Amino acid sequence: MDSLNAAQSYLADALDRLQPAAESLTRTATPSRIATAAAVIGATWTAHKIYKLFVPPRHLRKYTTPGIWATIHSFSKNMGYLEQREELGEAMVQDALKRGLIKSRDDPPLPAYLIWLIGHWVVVVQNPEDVKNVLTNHETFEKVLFELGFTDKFMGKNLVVSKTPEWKRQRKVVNPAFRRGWATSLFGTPARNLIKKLDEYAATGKVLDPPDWMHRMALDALTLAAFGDNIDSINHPDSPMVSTYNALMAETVDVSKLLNPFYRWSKDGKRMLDLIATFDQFLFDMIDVKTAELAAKRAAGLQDDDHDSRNLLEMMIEAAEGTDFSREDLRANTVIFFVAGHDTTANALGFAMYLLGMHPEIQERARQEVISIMGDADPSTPAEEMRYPTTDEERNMTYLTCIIKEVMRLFPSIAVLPHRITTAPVTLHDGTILPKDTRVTVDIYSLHRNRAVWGPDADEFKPDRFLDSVGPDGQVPMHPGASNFAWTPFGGGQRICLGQQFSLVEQRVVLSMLLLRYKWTVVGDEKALAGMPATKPGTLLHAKGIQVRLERR
Ligand code: HEM
Repeated sequence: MDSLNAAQSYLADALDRLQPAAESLTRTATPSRIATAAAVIGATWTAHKIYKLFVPPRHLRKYTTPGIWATIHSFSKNMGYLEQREELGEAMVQDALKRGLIKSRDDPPLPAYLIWLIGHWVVVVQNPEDVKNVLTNHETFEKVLFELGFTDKFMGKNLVVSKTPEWKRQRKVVNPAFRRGWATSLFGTPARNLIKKLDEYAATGKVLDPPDWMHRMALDALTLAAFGDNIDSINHPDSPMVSTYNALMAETVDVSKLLNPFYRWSKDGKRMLDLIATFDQFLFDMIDVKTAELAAKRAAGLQDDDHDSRNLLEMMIEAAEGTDFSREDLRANTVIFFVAGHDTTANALGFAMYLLGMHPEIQERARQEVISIMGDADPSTPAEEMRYPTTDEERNMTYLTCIIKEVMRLFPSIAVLPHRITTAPVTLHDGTILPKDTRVTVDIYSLHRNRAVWGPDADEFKPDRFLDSVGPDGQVPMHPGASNFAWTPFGGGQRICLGQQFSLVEQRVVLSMLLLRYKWTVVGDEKALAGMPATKPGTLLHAKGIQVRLERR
């Protein structure tokens, strides 16, 4: 903060001194004076730009911030996500203490903070009132895309990043594909493949890293639901499509590389372009095959009677017919199914296994609920014949749903939402007026652990905290309004996650099958045993290094 203040007053001084000189030079113009005036004006303009780049606007200086250098430092190290948050969080506590914004580190969290991201100052809100405001006024808090590296080329103009008019156009086509139930077979089949692999761990006592296996399983479930084809990454983790996708994602989240201003022309940039081209080829091939299949089915008069089993891509192609939705629009939204549709759920499932492994009593209570609904599993059943729950059964797993809700409270897969920009002045809960064109985002992770909202046990895993809200039909309310926007892992308002139901069914199916088959405990590593697992870099919360030991029941 000291260096920030020094830079700020130095630049303000420079500007004050350059301004009169520029004015006097332009009054008595000769060619050489004009050149000098141009140079002075150029220098003033550059200084002003640098000033705006590095110094927060006056009206935002009341907020605590980790500062530019701490932020750049943490990004350049490509740290794990939670580790980075810890470092920046500590810098903010120090700043807030020094500036008297808080009296002690035990004070309730401030309503918002300020972060510098690649040349932009972003207000990050972390209290339910402002979160509700941001999420429910999506046209005032318009989406804005960070164009880093080739992320825009990889993602394209998809539903998640589009601004309102484009979003409305896209949502019309994508919506019908999601307005449906989800057959539990879409998740039960990949879960059986997963269990077949996990049986080997249980038989040998070898430790398991849950998130990695959950990623494979969720990718298979996603491809089955989205394209009607199980990519089988459980058995073929190195297939060309899976490795291309994984390499693309690793490159997309490596901010330390993306900070390089010459990235687009670097070897890494060229590699990224090659990966995008290869992946696009897979997607375009799939889109063309599905389009042809749909036409053939229609020609043969064949109708899919099981609506809940139809694949997303086919339904999207159908809804796009007769509209201006292009092949590229289909590609961009297929990419988002991949990114939004499997990493998120996989991370949630990875953390669920972790937290249940750390809390055997809660694990057992969940198991008893599953047994009471599905009946117990015969231990001699081969994995490929294991029964998965029916839709009615998974819907009635109330306690398991409370567990899922609590896991996503403590470890929301998307910890900080994609950024917004204000399209008109807005007033925050603390009375601060944000002018038009202010960047804003929501820190879901901090919101979910806010002690002022959740109480002193905010950091503890207590699924029972949601039991009071269960309806007479046994359903656990999962919309943000049920908690006054204190629980929003799926976002909220009109741009709420389209795949929420998909993900919840998947989580209940997979967890119930695991509970019937195994008991498990966390045996490492140290960070995980201490309650805060290490994480991978990137904005999605992906735990790493957790060691779980499974035992067949
Ligand atoms: C645990 C699982 C998931 C979590 C935590 C999650 C989280 C989110 C969040 C927070 C948003 C809102 C982003 C914003 O407001 O800027 C969102 C949007 C979206 N999600 Fe999910 N998601 C999950 C699973 C899925 C799945 C399985 C799919 C698809 C198969 C999906 C597809 C989408 C789409 C298409 C949007 C954009 C909605 C729009 O802007 O109209 N998500 N998700």
